[in-house]
Amino acid sequence: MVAAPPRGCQVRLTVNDLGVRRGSKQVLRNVSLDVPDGAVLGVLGGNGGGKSTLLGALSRLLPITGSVRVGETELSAMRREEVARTVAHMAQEFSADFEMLVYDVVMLGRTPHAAWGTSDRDHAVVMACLERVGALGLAMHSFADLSGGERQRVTFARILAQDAPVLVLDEPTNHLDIAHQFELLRLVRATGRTSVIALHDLDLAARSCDLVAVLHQGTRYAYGTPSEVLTEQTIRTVFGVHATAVPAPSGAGTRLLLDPLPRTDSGEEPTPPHQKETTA
Ligand SMILES: Nc1ncnc2c1ncn2[C@@H]1O[C@H](COP(=O)(O)OP(=O)(O)OP(=O)(O)O)[C@@H](O)[C@H]1O
Repeated sequence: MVAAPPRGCQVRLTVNDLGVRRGSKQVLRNVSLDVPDGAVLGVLGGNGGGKSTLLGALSRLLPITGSVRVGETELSAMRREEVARTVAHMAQEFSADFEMLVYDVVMLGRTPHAAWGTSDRDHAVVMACLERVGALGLAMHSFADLSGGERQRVTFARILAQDAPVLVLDEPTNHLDIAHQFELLRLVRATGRTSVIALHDLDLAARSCDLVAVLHQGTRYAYGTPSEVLTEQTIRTVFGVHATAVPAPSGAGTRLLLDPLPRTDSGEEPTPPHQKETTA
């Protein structure tokens, strides 16, 4: 039996030469990443760039070629429950087409730890996680009746309740107002867990992540610190917009100002680069 890393500890995430095929399409190839203990990695890229696919591969939700290691352990060598105790995966949308109390939704996060029924500790963890995301008052509400942003925060509480050393979050700031976006990313960092987060907001990624990986045409186009990666050239090539880095008003770091590219001489709109997708 392969031992999963102890719960709550920080671990290094290593991805080597990852490839993922979905249907007839090779969605990702040759992706390598090295996320140190406790680092926050932002995954960026245009629509269809492969962000959700990468996150699914890191959570063993999709078949892969290459390897994903958590600490010294190959993810493919773990038993299913060990994967769930090691990697907490927050999908882009959590279906609300059923009646369930918020408390019970968060309790689902305890499933990988459950022996028989739920314990006092499970209850304490659920309440603490709801409190951390500012949703304690929603505990006895129906999940289906919540707003999109409230659902997102409750879903994040479920991920925290899973108590896994690696967090894999697919656009967790969807539906959140700007204050809650900052707060959620602050909470992620406060967990001290090794985290991989798909984001669309380049400036938020630059502010909140230690490392960023940019996916483009099925490969890792750029990887490094935000200031190394989020250059004017990369942003133009991958996202088809113009970026200007300006000093932050606080004096700490820079902010990205984004503008559409000017029309071409012929008056045509520039084609967003992800619509020129060539991956076969
Ligand atoms: N189940 C599937 N079967 C076949 N192809 C798929 C499947 N799911 C996704 N794809 C394709 O894989 C590619 C990458 O999709 P993915 O959802 O990973 O991109 P993304 O970067 O998360 O996109 P977005 O920013 O729009 O959420 C797309 O071309 C998509 O059409």
